[in-house]
Amino acid sequence: MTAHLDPRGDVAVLVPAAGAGVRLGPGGPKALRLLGGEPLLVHAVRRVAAARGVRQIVIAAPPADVAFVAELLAPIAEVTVVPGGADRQSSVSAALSAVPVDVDVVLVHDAARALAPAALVESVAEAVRGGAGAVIPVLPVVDTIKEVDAAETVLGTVDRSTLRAVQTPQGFRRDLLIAAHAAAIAAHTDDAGMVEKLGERVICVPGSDLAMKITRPIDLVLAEHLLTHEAGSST
Ligand SMILES: Nc1ccn([C@@H]2O[C@H](COP(=O)(O)OP(=O)(O)OP(=O)(O)O)[C@@H](O)[C@H]2O)c(=O)n1
Ligand SMILES: C[C@](O)(CO)[C@H](O)COP(=O)(O)O
Repeated sequence: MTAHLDPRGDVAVLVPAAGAGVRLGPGGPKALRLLGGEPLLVHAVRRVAAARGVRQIVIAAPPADVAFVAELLAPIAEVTVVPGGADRQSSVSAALSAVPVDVDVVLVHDAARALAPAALVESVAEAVRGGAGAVIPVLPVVDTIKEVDAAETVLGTVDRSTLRAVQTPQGFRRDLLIAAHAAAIAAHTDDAGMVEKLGERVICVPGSDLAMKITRPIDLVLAEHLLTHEAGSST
């Protein structure tokens, strides 16, 4: 059944989904690879659409698959589909252009984090509404982290107590995200990184194990397992 978005909601969610999935291996664009019989993108959009306050969802799709993605998602939720770019940053920029001026809160959420729960979307949006200009969900780093040189010789051990692993959805005041993308010169691996360059504050909220990024083949195996047990988990 098609989910109805909230016409009075204040949130637009941009879903960059145009990546090739090189690290996952052959099999087509990653967002269209199957998890539990459905494309990753379908899982991601279904969860985003279930979150309170979401008025608009914009997908940055592989350019050759724009019509296919629109058809694929029509039964899931009302979405806008735009062609993505050569890297994540340009895909997010393309999706951002489709957001109307009266939307206050913009979230950016990887299709590759297909199982991120609606509750996480809501908590990030709520933190932006609460006055934070930029909000990222994070988890503690659980491995010991070493710095190495070009020859893979260890230079030292990093203090992990001040490190966080960063997830999506990342949330922003719309004007701040537009300014950050307009000012970005270098390539950034996430949107908060561009906001940091502006000297603006970025705050952290608790992330979710379910928001893991499906990057390598093992992640798909783990995600299949999480999907099976999802009903019993809310983290
Ligand atoms: N040109 C690109 C590259 C990435 N993405 C999206 O950004 C998210 C995070 O990127 P990542 O997990 O690195 O996906 P890929 O780029 O597909 O992976 P890889 O680097 O292994 O090719 C994904 O949802 C991906 O579809 C995008 O919209 N446009
Ligand atoms: C945005 C992101 O998911 C936050 O962890 C991550 O930076 C994307 O990185 P990738 O190298 O494009 O997978």
